Amino acid sequence: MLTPLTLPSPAKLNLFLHIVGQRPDGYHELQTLFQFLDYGDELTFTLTPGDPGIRLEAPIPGVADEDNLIIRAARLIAKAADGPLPGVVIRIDKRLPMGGGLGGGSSNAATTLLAMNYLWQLNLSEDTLAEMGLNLGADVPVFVRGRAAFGEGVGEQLTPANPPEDWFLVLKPECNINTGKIFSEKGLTRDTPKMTIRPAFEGDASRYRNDCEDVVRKLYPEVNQSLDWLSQFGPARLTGTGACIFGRFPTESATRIIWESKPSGITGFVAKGVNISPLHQKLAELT
Ligand SMILES: C[C@@](CO)(OP(=O)(O)O)[C@H](O)COP(=O)(O)OP(=O)(O)OC[C@H]1O[C@@H](n2ccc(N)nc2=O)[C@H](O)[C@@H]1O
Ligand SMILES: Nc1ncnc2c1ncn2[C@@H]1O[C@H](COP(=O)(O)OP(=O)(O)O)[C@@H](O)[C@H]1O
Repeated sequence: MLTPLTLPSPAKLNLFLHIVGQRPDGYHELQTLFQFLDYGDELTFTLTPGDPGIRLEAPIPGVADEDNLIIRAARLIAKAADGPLPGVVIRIDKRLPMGGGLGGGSSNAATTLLAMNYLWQLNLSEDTLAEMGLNLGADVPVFVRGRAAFGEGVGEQLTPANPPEDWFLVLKPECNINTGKIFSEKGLTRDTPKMTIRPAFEGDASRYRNDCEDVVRKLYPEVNQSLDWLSQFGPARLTGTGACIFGRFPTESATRIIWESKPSGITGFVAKGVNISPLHQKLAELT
């Protein structure tokens, strides 16, 4: 067995998320600002030269291995190889809540694409990997590229951005939200005017918001209550289609004081916003 490679698989936040239209195929056109957090899952890849399979050390409860974005990503990139490849065993240390709007599954897929490109020495370009990733999910390309970005289209048209690297308190209300359900809600705002100037950050809460928030607040009282609680300390917002919400603060100590006072029973974490993905920071140390 070869030396295992452990890589981060960070979370993303949608600092704002506007729905600016709908495509003929029903998919919603977005304008969003992505930033990474220095917090996430960790994946460990071990090549198994004697065994050609792609396997998980242990499944994620509730996700069949066939559907797991890690397995799907490894199989997809393996198709780009000319000849036989050594197998791989992948261990997942999951910290990100699933279906939380933090992009955990998409991030796992991107980490797998970059890890296997490196370990299998496939030398595929970032553009090729981002294109491959888009077949797995709309959020995969931003994780492949690893730079905070203004996203358009379904989030795959990316322009690098530089929002302030503040501290975030992220809370996970006790509910799971299905992205498809939110996008199919009748009451969803789908006609926010398209911005023509790309905003570098999302300071003004009256101009930038998450268009899913009203619908999610109505359907999920847990999210509504958590947003009301966090709003006492400053602007609080939903990420993606939820269920996670976040507040931003200038220092770690201020963030931790608010974290300590959170209502009992609610989970979450404190993390720093970063404009270069921790995955890319780690990969840069390897090469
Ligand atoms: C909303 C965002 C924002 O970053 O994040 P999450 O809340 O999932 O983290 C993403 O655009 C999530 O994109 P993606 O990860 O591809 O969504 P999926 O769960 O595959 O989408 C489930 C379903 O939602 C609908 N959908 C999704 C994305 C989109 N732009 N328009 C849509 O209408 C489609 O019906 C799709 O079949
Ligand atoms: N490796 C994975 N990690 C998390 N979720 C996965 C993974 N593979 C497939 N999924 C599926 O993707 C869904 C969305 O998960 P996730 O990306 O964590 O949330 P979100 O898109 O809300 O940010 C999960 O409910 C799960 O069924």
